[in-house]
Amino acid sequence: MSGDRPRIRAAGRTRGVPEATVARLPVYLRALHALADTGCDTVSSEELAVAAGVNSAKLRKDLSHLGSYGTRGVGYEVSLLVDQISRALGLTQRWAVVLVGVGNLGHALAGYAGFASRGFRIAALFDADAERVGERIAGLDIRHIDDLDRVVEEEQVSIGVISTPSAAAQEVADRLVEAGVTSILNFAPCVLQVPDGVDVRKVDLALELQILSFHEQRKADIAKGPHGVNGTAINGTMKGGAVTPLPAPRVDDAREVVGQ
Ligand SMILES: NC(=O)c1ccc[n+]([C@@H]2O[C@H](COP(=O)([O-])OP(=O)(O)OC[C@H]3O[C@@H](n4cnc5c(N)ncnc54)[C@H](O)[C@@H]3O)[C@@H](O)[C@H]2O)c1
Repeated sequence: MSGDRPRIRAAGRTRGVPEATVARLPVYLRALHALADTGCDTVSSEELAVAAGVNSAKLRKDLSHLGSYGTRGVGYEVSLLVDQISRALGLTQRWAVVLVGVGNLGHALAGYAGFASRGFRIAALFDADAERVGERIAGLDIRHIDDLDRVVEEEQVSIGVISTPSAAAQEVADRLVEAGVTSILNFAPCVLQVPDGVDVRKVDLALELQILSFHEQRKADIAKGPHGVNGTAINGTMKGGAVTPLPAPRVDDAREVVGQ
């Protein structure tokens, strides 16, 4: 089924919007919702950039991809920008999602109210363990994975969430794709192989912690001074007596929408 999907993507861009911009749009949307909640009608690019934690030039460039330029001296109309970003993200329709693997993490995800409030409906929960089948969570009965094909078709599901152990994740991904799912959110710490036309996003909390560990190490090194405790350069190269720091990876640059 996925092979029939029209190709809309060229190197790092989806419908003309760079993937990095796509990854920031939900952040702008969240910031805009928070501003709207405080009664704010218009916002400058600088204010929105601060609220979203990006620089304002990048924000203006991102929004220009949606045809949104704001008004000089006024900024952006909050409700209009919410509409534009929601449309760009496809959030004007409610997407049906299936979750596979209802163990510790799956239970927490199944009960998370934040999916519904952001436009996603959990259509069904699946597990391979017969003992879990029939258990009710957040108004849904856990079903056996063998029902996946039927439910995906009946409920027109296009997004699948995998919260199984790594060893089962590829097999589950294959079954999701076979059933017709074309986007996968993978919580298992492994790389999935999927055909063209299927998008995979990976969530890995341990990986995020490792990036923070990198920054912690750097802060500790800087606190020790340029020559370290032994008088040798640490975590960088010596240049005329000063340390040239190695560039730190940015968390938001490390995430890729396609190909994980
Ligand atoms: N992304 C993160 O930040 C994060 C955080 C915690 C855990 N995890 C990962 O999430 C996954 C789940 O962790 P957990 O602690 O909930 O594990 P768990 O063992 O409690 O639950 C896994 C569930 O998957 C089911 N399952 C196994 N094979 C299956 C298959 N082929 N089809 C359908 N269901 C199947 C099991 O029956 C079980 O109910 C693991 O891969 C873990 O590493 C990720």
